[in-house]
Amino acid sequence: MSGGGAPDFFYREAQRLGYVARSAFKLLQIQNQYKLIKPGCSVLDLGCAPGAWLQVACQSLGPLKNGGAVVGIDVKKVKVPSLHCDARVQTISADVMKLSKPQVMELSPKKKGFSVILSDMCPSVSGISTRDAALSFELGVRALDLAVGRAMSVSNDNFQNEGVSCTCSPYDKGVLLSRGHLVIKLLESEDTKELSQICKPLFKKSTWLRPKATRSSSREIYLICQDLKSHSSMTYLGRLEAPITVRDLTLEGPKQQAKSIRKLSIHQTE
Ligand SMILES: C[S@@+](CC[C@H](N)C(=O)[O-])C[C@H]1O[C@@H](n2cnc3c(N)ncnc32)[C@H](O)[C@@H]1O
Repeated sequence: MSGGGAPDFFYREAQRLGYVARSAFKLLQIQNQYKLIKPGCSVLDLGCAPGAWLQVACQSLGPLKNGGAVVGIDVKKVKVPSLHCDARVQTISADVMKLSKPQVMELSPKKKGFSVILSDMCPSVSGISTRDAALSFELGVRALDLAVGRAMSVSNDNFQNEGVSCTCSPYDKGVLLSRGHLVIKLLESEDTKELSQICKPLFKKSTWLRPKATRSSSREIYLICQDLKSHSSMTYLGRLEAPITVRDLTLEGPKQQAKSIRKLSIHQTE
């Protein structure tokens, strides 16, 4: 069992129920409230170590015969937990900041994309709150960029004049399927509102949640975005030809996109 802080109710419950971390209860609450993961759907879990969300995501898919898939990515090597996970779960060791969208797309069932993307990614906390929040924001923006691709430029005005300039390919498609859902963990700061402003026009609904299992000392908060609007229903496509400006965000160029997925190590349940 991983996790800092003193053992508490959620820690003990996680041990009792066979979850590898108390964070399982955060996704359980999200799933109870929003029912994002449906039987048979495809889930991408960004920052999946040590694997508690993999367990909850796999349970939420329902019986094995219903199908579905859970793909977890983490910079740390993650062994798929034996309890609550089955052959539908696989993990990949990689830095999400360095993966290209085509590489991630390759990992989805039939290479068509994912119906749910979860990002519980968190930087190693330094204790310097502004620094930690900025790094967490960067990971959150990366999750959004992977999910929706160029559509993110709809709200790029929020970022302009503050950072570096990146030009995206007009074919820069995200890996989240239309009507799909996205969950992003952030450490609260004045920037967190910006991210929800970007998400609002892209999804039918976006709300904030601070799960009961979040420790009182933590500033973490989750942005729950439901029902990605289809590209055709978005009214801003004309603007997508313009270069976008995103603070501190490295969007991959064609060279990185061409990198082979074979470089990744894939671990599957036996
Ligand atoms: C809070 S933990 C996730 C807990 C997980 N959801 C669970 O329930 O077991 C955050 C994870 O994000 C991962 N992470 C941080 N930055 C990352 C990056 N750039 N790429 C991939 N994983 C990253 C960390 O290695 C860490 O394991």
